[in-house]
Amino acid sequence: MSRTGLFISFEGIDGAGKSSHISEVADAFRAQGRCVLLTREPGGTPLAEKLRALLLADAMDPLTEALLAFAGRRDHLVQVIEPALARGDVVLCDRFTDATFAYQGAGRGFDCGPLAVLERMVQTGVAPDPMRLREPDLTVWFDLPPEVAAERLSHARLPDRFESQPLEFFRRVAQGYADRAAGAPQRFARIDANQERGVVWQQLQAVLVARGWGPGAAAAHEGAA
Ligand SMILES: Nc1ncnc2c1ncn2[C@@H]1O[C@H](COP(=O)(O)OP(=O)(O)O)[C@@H](O)[C@H]1O
Ligand SMILES: Cc1cn([C@H]2C[C@H](O)[C@@H](COP(=O)(O)OP(=O)(O)O)O2)c(=O)[nH]c1=O
Repeated sequence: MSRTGLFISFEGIDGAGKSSHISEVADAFRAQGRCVLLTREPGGTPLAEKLRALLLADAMDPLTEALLAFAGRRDHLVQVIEPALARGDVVLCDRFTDATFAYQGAGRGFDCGPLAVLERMVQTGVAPDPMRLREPDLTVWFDLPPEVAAERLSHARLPDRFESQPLEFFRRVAQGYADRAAGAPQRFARIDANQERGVVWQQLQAVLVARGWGPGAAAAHEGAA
């Protein structure tokens, strides 16, 4: 019997704790017998990883940032995400299009109108129904005050081009995520990331259970792909 693929993205400002928790979500699905694809944006294919390296290191204007992000996303969707969903896999993606609206839109101040046009161009024509906008079934949003994220990152790693932005940039990015969440309340699940790891994980588990993807949900995944 075939299974329905699931597409879950993880979002939040840098340092919010996404990377620390994605592997736990992967383990939870594997424990249900699901095949899990862990991937990320920018990146996820050889071509998109090259674009990621440019995006994180080279100075460029906000439109160029957005075009590189969407170019990589198209390749990622066509080469990796759609084939995995067609197989019935669970795709766990560290960031997706909400990051472009939050970082290039709210953070850099680029107009959201053209971003919405690019979103539609890039994310249609890939799913079995060519008119369908391919977007995550669920977006887990790690909501953390920018001051707390900055404090966490100060102990964590060397900052890239985005992570070295001032606090005010991350305040705008956080507001961008809040606006995206308000615009798609059924797709978004907000996690209070300003909690210790165990509590963050409990919240994540509760989100999966609420969607019918908690422990013991394997049978519920059976269905048409
Ligand atoms: N709940 C938490 N409490 C305290 N520190 C955390 C928590 N979650 C993650 N961290 C730490 O914060 C830093 C950033 O976490 P990370 O998962 O890399 O964030 P992101 O992937 O969202 O940028 C890492 O050093 C990580 O160990
Ligand atoms: C997907 C995406 C990411 N970004 C930025 C956000 C992050 O600062 C950066 C890389 O994301 P991320 O993979 O979360 O970096 P790290 O593993 O170092 O935490 O790219 C954009 O500006 N636009 C986008 O469309």
